[in-house]
Amino acid sequence: MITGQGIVKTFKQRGNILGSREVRALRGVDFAIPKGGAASFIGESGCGKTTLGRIIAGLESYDEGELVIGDTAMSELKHKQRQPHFRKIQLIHQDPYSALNPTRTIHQTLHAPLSLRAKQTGRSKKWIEERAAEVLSLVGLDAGTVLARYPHQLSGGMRQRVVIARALTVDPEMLVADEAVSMIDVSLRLGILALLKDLRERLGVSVLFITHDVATARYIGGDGELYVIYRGQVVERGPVDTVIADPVHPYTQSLLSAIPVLHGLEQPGEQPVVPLEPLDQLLDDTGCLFTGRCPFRGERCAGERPLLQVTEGVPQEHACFYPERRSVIARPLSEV
Ligand SMILES: Nc1ncnc2c1ncn2[C@@H]1O[C@H](COP(=O)(O)OP(=O)(O)OP(=O)(O)O)[C@@H](O)[C@H]1O
Repeated sequence: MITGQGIVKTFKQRGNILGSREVRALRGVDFAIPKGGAASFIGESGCGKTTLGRIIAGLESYDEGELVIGDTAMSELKHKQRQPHFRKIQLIHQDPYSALNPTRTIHQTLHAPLSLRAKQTGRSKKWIEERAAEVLSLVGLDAGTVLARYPHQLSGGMRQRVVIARALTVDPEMLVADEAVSMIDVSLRLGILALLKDLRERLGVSVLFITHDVATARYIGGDGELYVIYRGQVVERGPVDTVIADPVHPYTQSLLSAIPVLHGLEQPGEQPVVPLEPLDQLLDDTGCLFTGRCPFRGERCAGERPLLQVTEGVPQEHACFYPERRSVIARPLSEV
């Protein structure tokens, strides 16, 4: 089990002559990903989901809160002591080409982590070769065909499979897939998603799926939880199908109905459809973070920040003073 409690992260961005500015990437995020389970973080670009994934994988620090891996709170450990814990969590990011060293063959790419592991566990050279073939077979690649090749000699889909195979060399407990198919040819995407699903089932590895596409989140982690993130805050959280079938937060409804407009929602009165403008983290920080874009805002929204909570009659957690089920008509992919 990996849990986060109240994770806060602020970046200082170099600004203009007026000085630097602070970007609140995460504003106190809680999450729990069970062993062998799945969770998906969704939200539009800039909402903080990649930052959260990098924190979970140990690649980014956080300012406040606690990250607990298994039974161990990371704040109690020194930097070096955290490494074995973070090794259990492997990040698969969107660009497999930049993740692989172009001057190394696939054999060399897999050999490096495997020989380290062999050294630590007193295993033989033969084991390294066998294990390399084994991890490649787990991701659907034939060792005889790919080991001698360089990354540029493989398709995008094959490269992403090699990245996943390399992650498997350390026997991870969790894979963090950050938009893992977005840079891969459309025809090869389903194969990678099916592979991640298969690894969950065969190896019991848990998968954290970071995406802006709810359909892929549902495909891999349909039995897990969906976290909808808006400007660094989780605004809705619950079982994937519950949130998709009956979203109660207007932001989730807009995400599901089709980015970038609230499409398919019945608008009250003459209120115009609200386009989702690019996120600006410097927008007014008082009250509900979605107020400025919300067609359903009420009296309390501008002055008070709703926290994630459960209210009567709503099965999922939400951060809205006026949660209401609204039927969302998702646009077919062909129209997006
Ligand atoms: N290293 C950094 N330095 C400064 N600001 C950063 C850094 N990393 C992220 N940010 C800012 O933090 C906010 C959250 O970014 P993050 O990449 O986590 O969002 P995201 O939802 O994953 O977006 P995307 O889907 O585009 O990757 C953004 O405003 C981003 O500009």
